[in-house]
Amino acid sequence: MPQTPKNKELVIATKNAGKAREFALLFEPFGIVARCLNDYPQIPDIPEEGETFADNALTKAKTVAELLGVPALADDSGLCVDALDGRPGVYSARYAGPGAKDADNNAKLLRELELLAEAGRLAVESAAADGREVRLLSPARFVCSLALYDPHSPPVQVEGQCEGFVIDTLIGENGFGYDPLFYMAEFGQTMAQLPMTRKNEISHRSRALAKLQELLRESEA
Ligand SMILES: O=c1nc[nH]c2c1ncn2[C@H]1C[C@H](O)[C@@H](COP(=O)(O)OP(=O)(O)OP(=O)(O)O)O1
Ligand SMILES: [Mg+2]
Repeated sequence: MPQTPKNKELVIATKNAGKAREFALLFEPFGIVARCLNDYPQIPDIPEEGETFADNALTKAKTVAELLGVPALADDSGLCVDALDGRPGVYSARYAGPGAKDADNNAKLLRELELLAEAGRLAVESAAADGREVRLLSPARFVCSLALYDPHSPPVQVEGQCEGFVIDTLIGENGFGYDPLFYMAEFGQTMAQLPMTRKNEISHRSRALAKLQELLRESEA
């Protein structure tokens, strides 16, 4: 990872506390302290108007790196649901409207999928989440695009994904965002049931970060 102002700190261009916690843990083994935008109140809200996760990640990283004059890493991520033709996708954070909270977005996602289920448009199967029966409403994937912007080098961009299903009920207390509705058959659990250490082994975010580290290693070799 590149050296940042206070050597061994990296600015993460995010205001999302859930992402910030995951990055802090992911960078800890490297002795890198991940600083998020809550540490830089002078940075204004950055509009996310791109058509792709990659566009938005680059905009966030570039804006913050140029304002602070140091490298910045940005994450643009979301949930792409097959039965909804990939929605909410880049609109995941504001699916239920501007300023939507995680609970609002989860409620809207359930509403949309239940409407399709009632219309007989979903092939719904059942599964067990820690012994509870749940309905698998649609295959879905989490996508995370990372952009590392160093004012003195070309940007580096990578993407990671994590496959699962949206289920019909919220389960689990960990994580953030859509985690309580995201079920992974291989674990028989939702993302919100996994401790953060476990989520960080399999998530779209950790997979993207592993790719970024690989690219940086190759470019240094
Ligand atoms: O691991 C995840 N587990 C559950 N939900 C997730 C995850 N990763 C992204 N998501 C959802 C949350 C939010 O609805 C949207 C991200 O939107 P996104 O614009 O990238 O982040 P944000 O606005 O919350 O913070 P910021 O832009 O300051 O980084 O996707
Ligand atoms: Mg955002």
